[in-house]
Amino acid sequence: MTPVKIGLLGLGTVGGGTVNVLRRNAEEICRRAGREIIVSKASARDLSRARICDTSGIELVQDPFDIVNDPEIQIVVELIGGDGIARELVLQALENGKHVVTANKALIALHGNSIFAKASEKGVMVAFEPAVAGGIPIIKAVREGLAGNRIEWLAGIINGTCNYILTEMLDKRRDFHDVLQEAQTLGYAESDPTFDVEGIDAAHKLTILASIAFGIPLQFDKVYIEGIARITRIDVAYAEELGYRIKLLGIARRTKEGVELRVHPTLIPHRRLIANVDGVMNAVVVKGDAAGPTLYYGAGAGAEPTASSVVADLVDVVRTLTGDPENRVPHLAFQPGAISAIPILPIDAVHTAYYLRLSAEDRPGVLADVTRILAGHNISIEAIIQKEALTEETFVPVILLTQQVLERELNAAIREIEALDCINRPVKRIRVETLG
Ligand SMILES: NC(=O)c1ccc[n+]([C@@H]2O[C@H](COP(=O)([O-])OP(=O)(O)OC[C@H]3O[C@@H](n4cnc5c(N)ncnc54)[C@H](O)[C@@H]3O)[C@@H](O)[C@H]2O)c1
Ligand SMILES: N[C@@H](CCO)C(=O)O
Ligand code: NA
Repeated sequence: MTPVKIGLLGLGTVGGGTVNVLRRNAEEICRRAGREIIVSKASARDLSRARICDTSGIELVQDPFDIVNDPEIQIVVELIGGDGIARELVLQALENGKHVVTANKALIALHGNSIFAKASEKGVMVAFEPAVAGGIPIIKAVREGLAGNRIEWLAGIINGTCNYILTEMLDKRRDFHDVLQEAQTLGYAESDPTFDVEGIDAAHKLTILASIAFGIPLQFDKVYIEGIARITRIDVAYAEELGYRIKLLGIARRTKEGVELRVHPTLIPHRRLIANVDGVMNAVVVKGDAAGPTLYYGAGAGAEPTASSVVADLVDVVRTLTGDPENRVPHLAFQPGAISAIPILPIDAVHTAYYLRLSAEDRPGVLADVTRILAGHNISIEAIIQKEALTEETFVPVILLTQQVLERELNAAIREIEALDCINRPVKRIRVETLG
């Protein structure tokens, strides 16, 4: 099948990340989409600026209208930002019958209604998964996964820059402005970072989430917005003392009187999972009447996490170009002819860490015997606890945490340990996963 040609408007943080992900995972993406996706053109204001991606094979242009007016380009990916030229470009791309993928939450929040109307008129798609919560597939989760629910409320940390600032202020007692500058260097912040710290970016995203959750029009101007610029390290410390953490939350809640739409700093009890979502990470809790509360967590900003959502939308669009309409999404996500028989490993081929509990005779040299056996199988020890013998006991519990090791090796070591005279019970083993 001929590749699908796409054009990127903007080749900055997200644009560069998108090129990298499309290239690195080209084969896997093709097996899912059913067609190869190639970036044939990309625009940037300053073509001499250093990029985070290799642009070989991509025609670089300064005028983004070159791309939206190029008849070869089937999908336009808008990664410029703002609601100025980006809006003109998106509307022109739609007018030209092209599908659009955009990460631009400001554009969708402020002009989504007219953009979607144009897309419907032209029979093309506008996909915007990267616009909300970066790499978290929250749009698909709310729009599709929770389609059977009456959604009661949703609340989330949906601005990575603010979360990064609040985390650094709390954990490292750092100054607000230093951390904001770092977030800009890391490519998290908007081109105008007041959009982040004043809560405007989070409000753009909340506007979109509320529309797809409650079936209401996009109405950014109705959102209550309060940012974090007035949060001091003193507030952060006092909140901690009270058992709370301060987070910038976006909250959309359906009530008998109407819908609450608000973005503001919020004290959240430490015991709540979302209070422990730190750094640039985002998290959204959605409460549906059938599913109850469901939590979505992941990187809310950054080149490749956001690019992950850009590419997910591209695969969605390409599937409509090629897939049999009744079978838009292959049952097992990959095209039927593209399922690969990657071998499933037996449990003894697994690499993990272990908790081991031994019952060992309380006499000198026992630990040396055990550690010698483990060392003989290249098993490093992370930690050891040796309990004192109770009065009449001659065998005591010895607890070990190992580092990562092949289960087959550990099995051999356990057999040798259990054969020692100083061990009087089978070794208890529990696998350890840090899930980092
Ligand atoms: N950075 C992130 O982590 C992230 C995450 C989610 C969504 N987004 C959104 O993605 C979009 C792009 O963000 P980014 O971080 O990649 O921005 P960026 O500043 O790194 O890149 C913007 C690109 O657009 C080009 N550009 C800017 N203004 C232009 C103009 N007037 N005409 C032509 N080209 C222009 C720039 O040259 C650059 O190549 C924004 O809408 C942003 O809100 C960013
Ligand atoms: N500036 C945004 C980028 C991701 O939308 C943030 O910090 O969350
Ligand atoms: Na997303």
